[in-house]
Order: sequence, then structure tokens, then C-alpha cells
Amino acid sequence: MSVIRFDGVGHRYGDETVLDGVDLELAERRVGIVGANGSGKSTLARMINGLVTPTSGTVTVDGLDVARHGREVRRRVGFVFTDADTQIVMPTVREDVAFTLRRHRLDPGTAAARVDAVLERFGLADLADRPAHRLSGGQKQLLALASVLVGEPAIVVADEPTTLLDARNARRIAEHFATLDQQLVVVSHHLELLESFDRVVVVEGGRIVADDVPDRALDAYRALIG
Ligand SMILES: Nc1ncnc2c1ncn2[C@@H]1O[C@H](COP(=O)(O)OP(=O)(O)OP(=O)(O)O)[C@@H](O)[C@H]1O
Repeated sequence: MSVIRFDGVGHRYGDETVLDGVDLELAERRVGIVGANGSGKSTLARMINGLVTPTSGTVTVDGLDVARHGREVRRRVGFVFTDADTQIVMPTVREDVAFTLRRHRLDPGTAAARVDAVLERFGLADLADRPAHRLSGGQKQLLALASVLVGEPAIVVADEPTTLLDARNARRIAEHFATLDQQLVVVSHHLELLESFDRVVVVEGGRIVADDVPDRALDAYRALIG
């Protein structure tokens, strides 16, 4: 298991403090993060792969400071955004998945085999040559997940990956997440997704206010939001 550490982490956007005094060590296979809108969850999640760097304190992944070793950290930590459109960068489905491997120095045959395997796994093989932007919302989120997983990261961080999906597609994505070998950190408002996790962290006003097994942490969160 990889170890994600937050030591005295704070973050400010201009004058607004959005995270304050966060100390966390995450080494479980399945960690959920919950909190009200604007509580700081996305900012916290983005720090795990250096998309956002702390304005105080440090975040490390397996001892690598994300602010100083962004590239190595991003190889270990894949990030799935809420809105798959923000992460689709290439014209076709196959090209978008292959784009992740551009810096992996694989020979073309190995790279193509990895892309094919991941397309097959996510039910995208028949759509491989389609324009990526014309997929349905559910298919786009599968593509986003495929594009992250083809890089074989040790950790996957997902920021509300089911929020924009209908119930059926949200369930499909949740089922795919359940099968991942990777260590997972998932920010979600879909609390049932986190019930089977190992640990849930509750964020409120930029601080960790509960950190426990799902039953207890989710009860604390429900009490908090009334
Ligand atoms: N790039 C940014 N520039 C300025 N302020 C920001 C930026 N990103 C987030 N914020 C502010 O930081 C605070 C925390 O935002 P964050 O997205 O981390 O919260 P969240 O808990 O993920 O919210 P939500 O559940 O609504 O996604 C909010 O007040 C938000 O407006």
C-alpha cells in the first residue's frame, strides 16, 4: 500500500482559507471523503497528485513531496474528475487512452496491447474509433477511468465521479471502482458508495471533523448536515 501524508496542511485562495491544519495519513485500500459543498474536499483531493499545492505544510505520497516531485507523483496517482469532458484531450476514444502512455517509454506494440486491454475491460472496444466528445455521459466517465488506469497508477483519486451521471451509470461506475486493484480515494456525495470502504474522512470548514469506519463517520456527517 502507498502512504499519503498531510502534515499541517493549509490552503488559501487569495484571502479565503479553504483548508487549515490538516494532518492525515492514508494507507487503506478504500478511503472516502465527504463534506458539504465548499468544505474543501476537492482542494484536499487535488493535493494528492499536486494539481493544487499547499500554501502551508506538506503533502507526500510514499515520501515524495507533491509540490517538488509533481511528475513522479502523477505517475503514481491517477485523478478522475467529476466532469469527464475536462479530462478528454484527444479526438478519438483510443487516442485519448493512448495519450496517457505518451511518456511511459513503452514500445508501440506493448502500448497498443495495454490500450486494447483497458478498452475491452471498460466495454469501450467497439467505440475505440469514435469521437470521444460524442460519447454519452456514462461512456465518457468510463473513458476517463480507462485513460487513468492504462497508466497503471498505484492510487486512483476520484472527485465526485458519479455526480453527473444517472442512477444506472452511477451504479456502473461504482461497480468498476469496486473491482479496481488500486488504492482508492473517492470524494462523493453518494454516501452509499462509501459504505463498504475501509475509512471515511469528514471535512467541514476546511478541517477534518470526523475520521472513522464508514458507519460512524457517515453518521457523524449526517448529524452535521442535519
Ligand atoms: N480555483 C479556485 N479559486 C478560488 N477559490 C476556489 C478555487 N477552487 C475552490 N475555491 C473555493 O474554495 C472553497 C472550497 O472549495 P472545494 O472545491 O475544495 O470544496 P468542495 O468541498 O469540494 O465543494 P463541492 O462539494 O461543492 O465540490 C470554496 O469556497 C470554493 O469557492
